[in-house]
Amino acid sequence: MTALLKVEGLSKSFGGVQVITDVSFEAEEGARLALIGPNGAGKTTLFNLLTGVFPQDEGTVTLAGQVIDGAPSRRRIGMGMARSFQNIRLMPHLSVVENVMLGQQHRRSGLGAMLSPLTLFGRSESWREAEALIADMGLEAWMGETVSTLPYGIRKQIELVRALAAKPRLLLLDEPAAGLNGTETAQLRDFLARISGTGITLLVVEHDMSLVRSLCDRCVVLNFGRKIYDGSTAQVHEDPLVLEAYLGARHSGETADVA
Ligand SMILES: Nc1ncnc2c1ncn2[C@@H]1O[C@H](COP(=O)(O)OP(=O)(O)OP(=O)(O)O)[C@@H](O)[C@H]1O
Repeated sequence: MTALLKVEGLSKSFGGVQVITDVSFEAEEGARLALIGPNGAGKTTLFNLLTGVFPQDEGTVTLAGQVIDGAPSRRRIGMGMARSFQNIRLMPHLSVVENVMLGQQHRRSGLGAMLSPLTLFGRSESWREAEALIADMGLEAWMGETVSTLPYGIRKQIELVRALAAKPRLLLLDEPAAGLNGTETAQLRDFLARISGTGITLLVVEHDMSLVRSLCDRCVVLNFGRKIYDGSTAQVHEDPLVLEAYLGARHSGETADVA
């Protein structure tokens, strides 16, 4: 197995405050890797560095053998990296198909023409491609609906389908279960497993440890911007440094519901 994502010695400070310090890890092609840690540990900042929202101070990120340092976010999407956000960022007044078509943006020119459902020769290629993807992911029942009318859990899945429309090799998920109830989280878990089954590598920031355990066999743990654990998700709750990070040094003999 080769590493699809290689993170080497990443560091970042904001106004003199060190937020990420010398973080390195790899994700193999097809992996389901979780990134966890207490509040403020630096998980979102690390995602922002990986996706080019802002530049790192030090270190290198390599995607599929290509160093992507300095590449703007939009170019990283073209290089195979897609991201979903904690808060749903769909266009509520557009249909499911139109939202998924927006995910093709970086591969197509002319947003207006792209969103037009018809050409002289029938349905546009963008439209047909979006419909096929929605059907492949088992969401055809919602195809023509306006996003604002859909249940929250379904909107979350549609957002992921929109990310898939970019044809990523690596999908970064920022707290995908946030705001979902137990049933919706179980459905999301199956949906993510389905995405993983297509060969896409998943990097997941998530506080819901039952979701992390059932989806990801490996996890990286951050605390105060440093990597303190990189290994089996099944054993993470036994690691003394992880226990200390979640419970404090005095309690490191106990077990914690990590994350
Ligand atoms: N743009 C910024 N400017 C200054 N400080 C920032 C900025 N972004 C993040 N930070 C700080 O970096 C630290 C890490 O924040 P970050 O949001 O990455 O943590 P997190 O692990 O994602 O937390 P949570 O689990 O609560 O979402 C925090 O102390 C935060 O205040």
